[in-house]
Amino acid sequence: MPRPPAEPLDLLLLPTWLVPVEPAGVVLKNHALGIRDGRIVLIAPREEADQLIAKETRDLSGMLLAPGLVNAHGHAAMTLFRGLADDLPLMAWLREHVWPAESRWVDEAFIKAGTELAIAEQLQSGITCFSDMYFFPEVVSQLAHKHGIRAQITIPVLNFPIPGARDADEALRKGVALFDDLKHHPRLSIAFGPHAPYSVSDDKLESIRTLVAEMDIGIHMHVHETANEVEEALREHGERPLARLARLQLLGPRFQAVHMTQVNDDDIALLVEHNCSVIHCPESNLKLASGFCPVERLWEAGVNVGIGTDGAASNNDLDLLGETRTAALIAKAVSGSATALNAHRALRMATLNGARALGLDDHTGSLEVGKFADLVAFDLSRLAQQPVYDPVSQLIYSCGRDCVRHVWVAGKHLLDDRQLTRMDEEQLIASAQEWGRKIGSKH
Ligand SMILES: CSC[C@H]1O[C@@H](n2cnc3c(O)ncnc32)[C@H](O)[C@@H]1O
Ligand SMILES: [Zn+2]
Repeated sequence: MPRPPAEPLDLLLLPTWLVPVEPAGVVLKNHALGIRDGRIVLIAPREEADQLIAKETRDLSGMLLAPGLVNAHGHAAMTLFRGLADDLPLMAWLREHVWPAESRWVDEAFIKAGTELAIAEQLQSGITCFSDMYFFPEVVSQLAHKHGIRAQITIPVLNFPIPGARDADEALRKGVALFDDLKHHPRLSIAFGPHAPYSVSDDKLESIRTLVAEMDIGIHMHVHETANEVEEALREHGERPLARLARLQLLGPRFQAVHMTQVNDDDIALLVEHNCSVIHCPESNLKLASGFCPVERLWEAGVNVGIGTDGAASNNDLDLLGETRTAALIAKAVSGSATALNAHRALRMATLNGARALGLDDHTGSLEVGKFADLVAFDLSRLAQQPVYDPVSQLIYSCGRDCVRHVWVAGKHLLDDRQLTRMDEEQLIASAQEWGRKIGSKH
């Protein structure tokens, strides 16, 4: 039996089920999880934890305690463009609707309102860590810091002027400064976010490669999102985009390839050789009819795959649990095998694999002693979840995000019984509606 820790715990959680994700496939019944100074310090059978002193104890009967979900790809402030341009293919959506709307509306105030809305929606959806690929990363950092969530914030790079940077060189300079400001932050990390192979030239990618070698940070990029992207690259340059990135020496363990709906054997060999991660965004890929990422083939090859919602303008929500269910269902259809991406593996993709893709798996993504207490409690006691044979199956196949009851990030209780503890929900709704009126009246 472990000796009681000398100091009292800050918080002792008593869920019916505890799913650590690591080790894989384990469900612990009637166990306790103890938190001190924002970190998990104990996971033990409930009887052993009974002797411990805790400043606060929470009974989570009927609930499943899991690692917080990791939304490994998104464009947070695009919440304000939710539903603005639906039912279109990627390039028409982007060139004819989204890019014009961004050049008209995106400024610091837009980023603040849209990102706060996204942080609140993500907390309500059980997400404790998100990756953001959008504009004014310094504003996003301030907001993620203020609201207590964990985030990877990427430096946007395109070959044309963007909100917040006149050109790619200015974006890179600002990105390096932001990295210097945040390098010791316990919850925020910086990565480069070159938009896509078709929108960033070789010289800019080479600058990123040089900076990454010095800074040891991630590269997060939309890659092989559609068949058209690959066909055009072959026609114009005689090379697949991923092969071009390999030639430019951008691929490596910190490379996060978002989408990858077009994958041949050579692509898989490159992903394996360079130990890259793939971020799967099934609902955006379905809605824009972009294609299907072959997650089962990637899994068999040993490629790490995380999950992302993409932006709310192509999804149209930031519901990672729903996204995970979609991922599990289409993996079966795409591979022709009902055993593909089972519920435990799907949960791992939405937590630890996402954390690994973002280079954060030492800190978050599983319930292990020493990691930050980034947690979500799902309520399995309601009518639509009965009866419970396998709680993880129930979570993936029958729960919606309305099952999310509590969220903690680094031990801080950010969602308490479905209520945001540090954000004003009514004010967020009013602000989003005001932006909606403004944007809608000109669209
Ligand atoms: C610096 S990246 C921000 C840029 O990306 C656009 N965007 C949003 N979703 C997608 C997607 O699925 N594929 C390609 N580009 C996308 C967003 O609107 C910003 O302009
Ligand atoms: Zn995207």
